[in-house]
Amino acid sequence: MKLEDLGYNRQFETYRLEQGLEVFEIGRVVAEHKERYAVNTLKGEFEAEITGNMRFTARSREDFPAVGDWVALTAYDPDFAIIHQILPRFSVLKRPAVGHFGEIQIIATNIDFAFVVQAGDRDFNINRLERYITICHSSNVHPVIVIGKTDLIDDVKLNEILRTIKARIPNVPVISISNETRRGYDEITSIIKNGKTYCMLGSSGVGKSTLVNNLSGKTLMKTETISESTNKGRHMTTHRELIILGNGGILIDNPGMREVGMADVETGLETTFDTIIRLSQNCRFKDCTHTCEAGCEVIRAVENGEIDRASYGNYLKMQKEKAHFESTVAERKRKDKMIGKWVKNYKKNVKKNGNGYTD
Ligand SMILES: Nc1nc2c(ncn2[C@@H]2O[C@H](COP(=O)(O)OP(=O)(O)OP(=O)(O)O)[C@@H](O)[C@H]2O)c(=O)[nH]1
Ligand SMILES: [Zn+2]
Repeated sequence: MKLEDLGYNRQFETYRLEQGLEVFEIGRVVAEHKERYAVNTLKGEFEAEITGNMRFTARSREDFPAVGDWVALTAYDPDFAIIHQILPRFSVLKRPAVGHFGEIQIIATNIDFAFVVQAGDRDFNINRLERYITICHSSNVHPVIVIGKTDLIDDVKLNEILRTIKARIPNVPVISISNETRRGYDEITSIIKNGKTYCMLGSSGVGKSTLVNNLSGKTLMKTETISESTNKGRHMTTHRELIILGNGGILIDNPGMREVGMADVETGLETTFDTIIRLSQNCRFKDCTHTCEAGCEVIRAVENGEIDRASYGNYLKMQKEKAHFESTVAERKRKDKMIGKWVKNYKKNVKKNGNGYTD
């Protein structure tokens, strides 16, 4: 294996030489879990932490490594290393951190292309598509639109979709595919190149996993657990989030990816549905959901045709998505906290009784 197979390129190498980083190992972060990183290097995979100095001087989340990063590190044990520096990223996929106002969460870095997948059936939504494309452009990731499940629609419907896209998003390549008939697979594979990094964006159920599995042609690393090292009390169990596709492309797939679409739901909704937002300020109730309330200005506007009924429906749907997303995040946080408590109790009991049980 060469570092280039993991996505290393001339820019990174130039930087490494300019900065005199020759004494370090170079590797790519393939997974992250609570400030522990799995890093792939020419010498194999290391579990790594950042230097105290890096942590001390970090001003924001962006100063910590993320999946996709190239880092300079020093190996200590056969499987443990310290990260000294993050090489400059050429692209960063991020979203506002939920519950931490003004903070951002990095989902992945150094991605060349994003396949933005929408199914041609019910899922197709030009506003949402536009939102994903905007995210790609602002992250410096090249988008490729993929219209999936074309086996479920006829050519008339497909052509209508393609026309809609051409009118609204004219400069992004579009590929129509089906995971059933494998239509469009040639086109997809011709875009995937050795040493380039890809990700899949799109709603749940549009066929992203099926596509990735078919492209890789084998069981993916995603489902594999990174070996746990328990020496010196270190312990890391996580899933690799960076996988090598059948034809040498690199795919980053992590839970954060699934949340990218929700990234700027608030601002997205505000720009797309500014009329609704503006009118809603005059609703009788402050917490009006604009679905059934008396004195709702939005419902009034839908009824008198001031607001398009379909766009109103889309607005409600996205609000629901957003509420669902927020409740999932809250639930996850609650669970993390609970597990944290258990671990703490367990440790306390170990100290007291020599075992983890409460007496
Ligand atoms: N008819 C048809 N069904 C498909 C196609 N691709 C995927 N499916 C089905 O759609 C469902 C969802 O597919 P997934 O690949 O799991 O979708 P996903 O986008 O990865 O969904 P998440 O994992 O939730 O993000 C599965 O039941 C697939 O069998 C397709 O091209 N045509
Ligand atoms: Zn209202």
